[in-house]
Amino acid sequence: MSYSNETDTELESTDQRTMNYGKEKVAVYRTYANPLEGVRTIPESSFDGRDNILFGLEVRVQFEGEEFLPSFSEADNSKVVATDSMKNFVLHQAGEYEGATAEGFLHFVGTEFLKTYPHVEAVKMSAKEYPFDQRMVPGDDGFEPSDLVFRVSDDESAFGEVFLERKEDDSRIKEQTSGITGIELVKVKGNSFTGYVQDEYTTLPEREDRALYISLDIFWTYSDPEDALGEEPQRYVPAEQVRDIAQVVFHEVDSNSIQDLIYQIGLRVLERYSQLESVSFEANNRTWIEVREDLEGDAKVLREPPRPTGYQQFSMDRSDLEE
Ligand SMILES: O=c1[nH]c(=O)c2[nH]c(=O)[nH]c2[nH]1
Repeated sequence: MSYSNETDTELESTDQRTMNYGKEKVAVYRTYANPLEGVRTIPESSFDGRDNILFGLEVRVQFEGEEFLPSFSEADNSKVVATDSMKNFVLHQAGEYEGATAEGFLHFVGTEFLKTYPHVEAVKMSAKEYPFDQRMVPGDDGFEPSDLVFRVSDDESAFGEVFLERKEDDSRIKEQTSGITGIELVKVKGNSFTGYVQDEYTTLPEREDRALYISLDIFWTYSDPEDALGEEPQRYVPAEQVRDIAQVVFHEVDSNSIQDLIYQIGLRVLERYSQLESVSFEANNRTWIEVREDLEGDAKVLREPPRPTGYQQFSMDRSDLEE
């Protein structure tokens, strides 16, 4: 009996063990990928598709599988796919992918990994997009976006993650997340912060109006993760549209806090896309500090905020729409 107990304990601890490895920061660029066409448009955004003339991703690959245990515990590399080979695999597949989205590409490469290496039990693929802007050049009807020259931008970037696990002879999506990270927005007035706890630790003055500067990452999941791949463009949620919802809601809503603002953005995202299951936020407060309040009208002079910084994390699902 004691033997079987020991085995149980051992199994339990093995189940909970963290064991994975992979390659990250794999930069891959693809020109003239297939365009993303046929997405649904929404009132908050002019985005209706992407040419994909230039497509750049920083990819992360993570392999999981019990057969990797000897590589850690016995220095036995016989099952180890070198992470350098993973990088080469990702780069090669960028030429094979025929779809038009980052999530679709990650799913494609993950599926190919599982097909190629039968001892890999699960693969998690994630990526952040390198943003490029088409530059405006003079054309026949005034300025138009160049189809040749792009600005390497430090704008917000789309994010995708697809976690695939092997199921019999096939694979299935265990988890999927999409997102947009690095949104930075300033609204010069129409933001208050009042009504918070006042006690012996409170030094912050209540503000009926402040210039609010936020940085924001937004993530979403679909009820059916297959919708994230973009094969049915009508059901795909483009990161550009979610970014635009965030800025339009910021423009429209007089918020009393960042908490209030992100909730309003979340409601709008869930309203616009019935195919989404959840939306979540990571916000940071970068609000500038007023140094002069004696100027005429709404004018202010402001300076950078000192450290430390405040943050908010919040997730919502469709039940929030009912309230
Ligand atoms: O929008 C805000 N939420 C807070 O929780 C907070 N706390 C703080 O000092 N400033 C702000 N602003």
